[in-house]
Amino acid sequence: MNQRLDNCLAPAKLNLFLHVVGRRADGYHLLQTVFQLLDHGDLLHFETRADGLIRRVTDVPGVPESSDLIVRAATLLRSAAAERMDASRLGADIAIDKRLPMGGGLGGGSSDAATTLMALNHLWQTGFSRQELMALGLQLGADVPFFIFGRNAFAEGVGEELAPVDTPRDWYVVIEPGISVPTPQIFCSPELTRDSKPIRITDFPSAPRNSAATNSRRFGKNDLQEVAAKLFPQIDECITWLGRFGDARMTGSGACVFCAFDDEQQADQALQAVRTAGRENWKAWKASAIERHPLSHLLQIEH
Ligand SMILES: C[C@](O)(CO)[C@H](O)COP(=O)(O)OP(=O)(O)OC[C@H]1O[C@@H](n2ccc(N)nc2=O)[C@H](O)[C@@H]1O
Ligand SMILES: Nc1ncnc2c1ncn2[C@@H]1O[C@H](COP(=O)(O)OP(=O)(O)OP(=O)(O)O)[C@@H](O)[C@H]1O
Repeated sequence: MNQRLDNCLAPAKLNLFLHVVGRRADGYHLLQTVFQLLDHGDLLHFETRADGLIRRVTDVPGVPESSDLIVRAATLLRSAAAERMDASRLGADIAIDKRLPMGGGLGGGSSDAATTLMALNHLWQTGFSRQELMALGLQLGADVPFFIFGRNAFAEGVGEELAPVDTPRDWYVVIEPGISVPTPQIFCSPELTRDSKPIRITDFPSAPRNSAATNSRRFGKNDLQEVAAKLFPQIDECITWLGRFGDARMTGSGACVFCAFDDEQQADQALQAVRTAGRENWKAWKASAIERHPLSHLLQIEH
């Protein structure tokens, strides 16, 4: 019988800071960042099929079905499983409520891929461990292993070396400036800072709320922000605007900009102000920090 798993969240992430500390021989950049999970994201719905077909049953404008990271993740999982079992009949219909913008720096595509790997590993009973799924996920994108890791993390390498980190239970207001930033364009800029001084994980003020929360908000910077804001003045405008409420920053390679708040009420006030700012292209929302990925329990093997 077909099995279902509905309303699976593919949460957004924020990069609370992002330092570029070097470059690999293959051109990829070495980063240091803290990834923060949010309680807002895409929603995915899975139903298994016994005929070996993997289908995305929702249209996603701009992303053909075969190149969608959801379909690529499902196909990759089945290929890996085929080395251990007869996987030829493993199939699924996957529907998605796409809420995260593409090229937003919120990791939407990567999170969709991670949710797909975790949900189908469970439904298909393919039995991969968290570590194995993270290794598979890395083939799809640099941020995928983080979402499977399932906890807020200090990340190094290209984002695949992960260590758990405590972060404040802040609320965030996020502005989508209405543009999509191509990640490679930011990384290939000659003006990009590539030699930030490496930090140690213990340098990050990972403290519970009300103690070092303010410090952790102001810790480090996003090295990609200067380049992105120069190429896309809309980002600069959001940072200046949201900056009246605190230390507003860009996430990932942009375009989204965020600011942290102590509680939901303060976030609501800022959100109200953004919505009455009269910027037609902006879309703003609030979200709460979460500690764990909501699908983390589907994986048996813990860190
Ligand atoms: C900047 C971050 O958002 C931080 O979370 C991510 O590392 C970006 O991850 P992503 O969007 O999944 O990016 P990928 O699809 O892996 O890479 C897109 C392109 O960006 C450049 N790239 C990406 C990540 C990285 N550490 N160094 C790079 O130089 C490469 O040219 C790569 O071809
Ligand atoms: N399911 C998917 N959702 C979003 N984008 C997808 C998906 N599948 C493939 N893509 C492609 O991946 C590109 C990057 O989308 P994504 O939402 O991951 O960007 P992002 O938020 O900038 O990510 P990051 O923070 O990792 O840089 C899109 O422009 C799109 O072409």
